[in-house]
Amino acid sequence: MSYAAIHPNWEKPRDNMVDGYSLEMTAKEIEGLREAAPLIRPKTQIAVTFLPGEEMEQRVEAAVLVRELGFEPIVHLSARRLTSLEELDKYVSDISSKAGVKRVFIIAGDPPEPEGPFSDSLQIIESGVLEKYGIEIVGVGGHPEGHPNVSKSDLWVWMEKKLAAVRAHGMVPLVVTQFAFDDDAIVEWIKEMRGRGIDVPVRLGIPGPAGIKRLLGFAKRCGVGASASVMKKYGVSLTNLIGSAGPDKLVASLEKGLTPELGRVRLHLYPFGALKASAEWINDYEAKH
Ligand SMILES: NC(=O)C1=CN([C@@H]2O[C@H](COP(=O)(O)OP(=O)(O)OC[C@H]3O[C@@H](n4cnc5c(N)ncnc54)[C@H](O)[C@@H]3O)[C@@H](O)[C@H]2O)C=CC1
Ligand SMILES: Nc1nc(=O)c2c([nH]1)NC[C@@H]1CN(c3ccc(C(=O)N[C@@H](CCC(=O)O)C(=O)O)cc3)CN21
Repeated sequence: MSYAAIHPNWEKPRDNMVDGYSLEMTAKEIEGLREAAPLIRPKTQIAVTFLPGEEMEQRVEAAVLVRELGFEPIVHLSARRLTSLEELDKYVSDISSKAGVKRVFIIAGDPPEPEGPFSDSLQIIESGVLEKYGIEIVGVGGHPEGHPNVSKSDLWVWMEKKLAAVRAHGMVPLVVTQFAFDDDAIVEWIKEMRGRGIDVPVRLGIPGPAGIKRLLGFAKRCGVGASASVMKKYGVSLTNLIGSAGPDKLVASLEKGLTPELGRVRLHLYPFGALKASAEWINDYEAKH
């Protein structure tokens, strides 16, 4: 398989942990992206979320801006938040024609009851809409810490089904993981994935630098583990929530743990609304390595 289809840098082993990184923005972060853009490497892949409170037009505009600024859009599709097949079709048509989108990331989404006909990511892959508008690369979610509603063994079965469906529809799959603070959980999960013979490239989700209260708030909201012991490894003491924290220790540990036999693994930063801080963190890291 061609890694270059996923990212030009991915044909070769990574130079350092931020080689070929990706970022994400909410559909409302138009100004934030403009401000951060000079700090972001050209052609960087930037994901556009599919969150409640965003309008479809805003999401399309965000993807157009990503393209106009010289980056590569990855558009999120949240199965449970899509209200109809027509809405899916129009959205993929719009992002393809207006922003030249070739990459999407499919996620079920948090609503306990679907808002339309789709309750899981597989149904989006199998809808036929993605290839109809020329989508080439499809990311699916990975869960290094498991998922509150799905058993670990079922999650692997779902992953295999989604990757097979992406291929069956003529597109190239990769896995993008939920953010996590726990280096050991991440490395163990990649080992298990490779042990199961799943060799697709992985983008590991890690938090960008952010205020500690904000990080803990997102962890709670997204069901991500942030126990005192895990946060201590990350570099945060739960007895002092003032200030901010970056992923320095986590990334240093991952660099050691993610040995070449674990295959292609790169980072995806979740900036949690602070794109500029994430871009600066990347540039600092790069300067030091
Ligand atoms: N970047 C993001 O926004 C991320 C979000 N998540 C969350 O992970 C969850 C699973 O997503 P996928 O791996 O795409 O699942 P999936 O589409 O592969 O579905 C796997 C199974 O989980 C069930 N399921 C999925 N979401 C559910 C929910 N909210 N409540 C009850 N059952 C649910 C599905 O019905 C299916 O049986 C979603 O709730 C999603 O929002 C996870 C990672 C990153
Ligand atoms: N289970 C789960 N659900 C999610 O919604 C979710 C995850 N996991 N994993 C990480 C991503 C990242 N997510 C987010 C959500 C909101 C902002 C955010 O910046 N919100 C603004 C206001 C809203 C906006 O700009 O659209 C904020 O200031 O909080 C960023 C990332 C949601 N995500």
